[in-house]
Amino acid sequence: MSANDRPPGQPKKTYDSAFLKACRREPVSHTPVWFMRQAGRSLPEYLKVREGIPMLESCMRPELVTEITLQPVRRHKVDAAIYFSDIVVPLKAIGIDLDIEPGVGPVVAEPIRTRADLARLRDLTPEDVWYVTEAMGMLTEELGSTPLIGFAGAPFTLASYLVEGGPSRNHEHTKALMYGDPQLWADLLDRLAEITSAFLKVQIEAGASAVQLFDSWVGALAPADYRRSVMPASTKVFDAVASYGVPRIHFGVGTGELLGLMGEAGADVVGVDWRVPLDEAARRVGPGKALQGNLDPAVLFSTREAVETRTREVLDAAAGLEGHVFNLGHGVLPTTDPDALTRLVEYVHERTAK
Ligand SMILES: Cc1c2[nH]c(c1CCC(=O)O)Cc1[nH]c(c(CCC(=O)O)c1C)Cc1[nH]c(c(CCC(=O)O)c1C)Cc1[nH]c(c(C)c1CCC(=O)O)C2
Repeated sequence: MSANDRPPGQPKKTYDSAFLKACRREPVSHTPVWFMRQAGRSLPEYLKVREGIPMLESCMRPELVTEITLQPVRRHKVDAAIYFSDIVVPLKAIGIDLDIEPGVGPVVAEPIRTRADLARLRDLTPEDVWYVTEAMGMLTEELGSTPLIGFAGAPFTLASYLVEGGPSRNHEHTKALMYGDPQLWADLLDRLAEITSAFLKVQIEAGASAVQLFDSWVGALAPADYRRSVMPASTKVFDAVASYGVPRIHFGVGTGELLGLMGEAGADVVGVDWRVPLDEAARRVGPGKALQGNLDPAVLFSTREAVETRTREVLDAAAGLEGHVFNLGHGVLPTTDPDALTRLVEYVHERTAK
């Protein structure tokens, strides 16, 4: 099946949404908008329902996940919902001892650095993530024609947390393994590709109408290393879900030099951070792909006028694209004024209405 045929189980009203049309590079009634991290600490209603519940535990409660995922759709009228979870959830689900520490991020009790450690990365089954299937079932009912985006961490970014044991500025242990033991590295990424593929399949079968593969930290690599040591695993993930025919989005931060390769890895839509204008990004990615992005999330802390000026610049740079999904260049920052986000959605919709 090609990405242009309606996948079985996908309702027509969702299939015909502006978001999915833009991903498929079809004409749209307006430029669709959603935000990475649209569900989260910028919303007072999020802080309220999360009170006293640790992050990972909240990801395993289907009713809570459903409520949190819907919050930004109700408030901002965004064109797509992103499933509320975290990239480390499938690793937790296969028994890796890890936690998400507030203000820090994922922390892994025993890092994975040797061949013996690989045995801890067992296959993921749908039963391991039963709460995802349950929450997505409720969500697709509630969302009606608004598409639900599923997601996973890409093999490199997951490996970075597992090998470092937590967030890292320089990824030195990860790179040491990649440069120093290419075979162990390839086997680690291949294992993660299998887990990630299984996790995305669960989400698509539960009703996700698009998936985003977050390779947030891969911008730390040179293109030659990306091609040799990362791309095969990311391609394996994209290939594993290709037959479903749902758009596959690929995003990373600081990936200006990698945009072409990230498209080549198998994405239908390439996410761009704020460092490369979208017209230049389109030249780097080449034809046959839509782009997603790319307002600097920090612009939302500026004046209303500056937000509008910068948004017009993004839309102008996107004018010649085959398909454009408006987003920020990275996630919503936790102290962003939610009203600024609501106004931004309205502004993009008004400016691009046909
Ligand atoms: C690198 C990465 C992680 N998690 C994720 C990525 C890739 C996206 C990116 O590049 O930002 C993915 C993610 N994590 C979360 C979402 C929710 C869905 C959405 O976008 O609305 C998504 C898509 C919720 C979350 N994931 C996390 C929070 C904050 C925890 C909380 O609210 O208590 C949320 C809402 C925790 C987390 N988890 C991670 C980090 C760096 C943090 C922040 C740590 C902190 O500053 O407290 C790892």
